[in-house]
Amino acid sequence: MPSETAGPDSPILLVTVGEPSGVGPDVTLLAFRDRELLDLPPFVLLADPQMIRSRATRLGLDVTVHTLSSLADIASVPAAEMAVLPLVNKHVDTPGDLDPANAAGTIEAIDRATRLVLSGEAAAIVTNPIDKKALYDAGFAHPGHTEYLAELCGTLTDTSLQPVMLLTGPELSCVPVTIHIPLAEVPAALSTDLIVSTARIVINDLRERFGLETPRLAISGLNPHAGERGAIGGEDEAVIRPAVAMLQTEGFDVVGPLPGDTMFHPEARRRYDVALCMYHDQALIPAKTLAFDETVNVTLGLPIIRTSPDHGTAGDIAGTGAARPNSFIAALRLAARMAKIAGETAIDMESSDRDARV
Ligand SMILES: NC(=O)C1=CN([C@@H]2O[C@H](COP(=O)(O)OP(=O)(O)OC[C@H]3O[C@@H](n4cnc5c(N)ncnc54)[C@H](O)[C@@H]3O)[C@@H](O)[C@H]2O)C=CC1
Ligand SMILES: NCC(=O)COP(=O)(O)O
Repeated sequence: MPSETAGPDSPILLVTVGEPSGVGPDVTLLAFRDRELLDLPPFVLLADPQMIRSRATRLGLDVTVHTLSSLADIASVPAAEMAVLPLVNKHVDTPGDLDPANAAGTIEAIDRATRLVLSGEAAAIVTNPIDKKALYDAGFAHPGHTEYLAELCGTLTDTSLQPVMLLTGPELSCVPVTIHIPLAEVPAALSTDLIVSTARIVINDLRERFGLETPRLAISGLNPHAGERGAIGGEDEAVIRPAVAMLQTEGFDVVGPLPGDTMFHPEARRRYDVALCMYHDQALIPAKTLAFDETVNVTLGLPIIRTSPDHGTAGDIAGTGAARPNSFIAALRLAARMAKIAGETAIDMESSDRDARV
């Protein structure tokens, strides 16, 4: 049954509320309303239940919020009700108006969801968008979820993690090698090692998390025409080409550096699975232009599964009913699919362990 609650046998997907003055609550409520029609996987929202009730009323949505006392109570939630794991920090419902008091709850939701997935109590996180500047002003010392999740997971597992941002949609999947840094800092931040380590993480996670055995990567140049053989900027030959060569030597299906302006047309896109781009907008402009409503942001390189809609907080339309939940729904579905693949891999490993012991 599509509307089943997440019981002990189905992987629990956690959704973080994101910036409460943005569209996170709206798209979550809209997805919940349409869950049966769309056959969506069940999920638990980490949010202030009162704020979610208020947003539902504002949007005219007939959604009953069920406040959980702990995640273990999920099996007792009636299928018609939306399970919300309450935050310690309260949120006010002021769509479109940032309130600094909301920052603590927004961070709390991400933090608690991460810990619940790491501990094995839940299978994956779908994060709603945060207003980055609002969190910076509250002392959040990370550029975005991507970097924060890597640091948190790294601290909790005592490992050093390189997070990789993947934008994946029906038309294009791409990765920015440098993420949330000013454009002027990109050339100095790029290195052959960074490109190689990013590509290795992408290839590994495409295999392990997406079940794609032989991923094909296209690596972009940095400068116009990929540097025109050194005449328009030196990074393409000095930094990117050696990375491509190193990855090819390792046996990976990698091409590049390709000129950024000609690697995204339909015929070019058929030649690779993921485009590795040198900076944020080189990757995200084509991804959002081709499929703003269906593209999903996934963090690779983590010990947990994290997906997110590709859009931001959209404060201009929050609470109005204009937000489309499509990218959130795609993120929810992808998280469920990745959790299923992870579950199957775990079962495989358990059986091979058993075989080895026999
Ligand atoms: N994963 C995350 O936490 C992300 C957070 N952001 C944050 O979001 C804030 C706003 O960023 P913007 O650049 O303005 O991008 P945005 O995606 O919030 O909005 C851009 C335009 O798209 C529209 N839009 C966005 N989502 C929509 C939806 N679901 N349905 C219909 N229309 C939608 C908005 O109304 C706006 O006109 C920033 O603070 C940024 O840091 C941005 C991207 C991702
Ligand atoms: N533009 C993409 C974006 O900002 C996503 O950031 P993150 O919060 O997922 O790290």
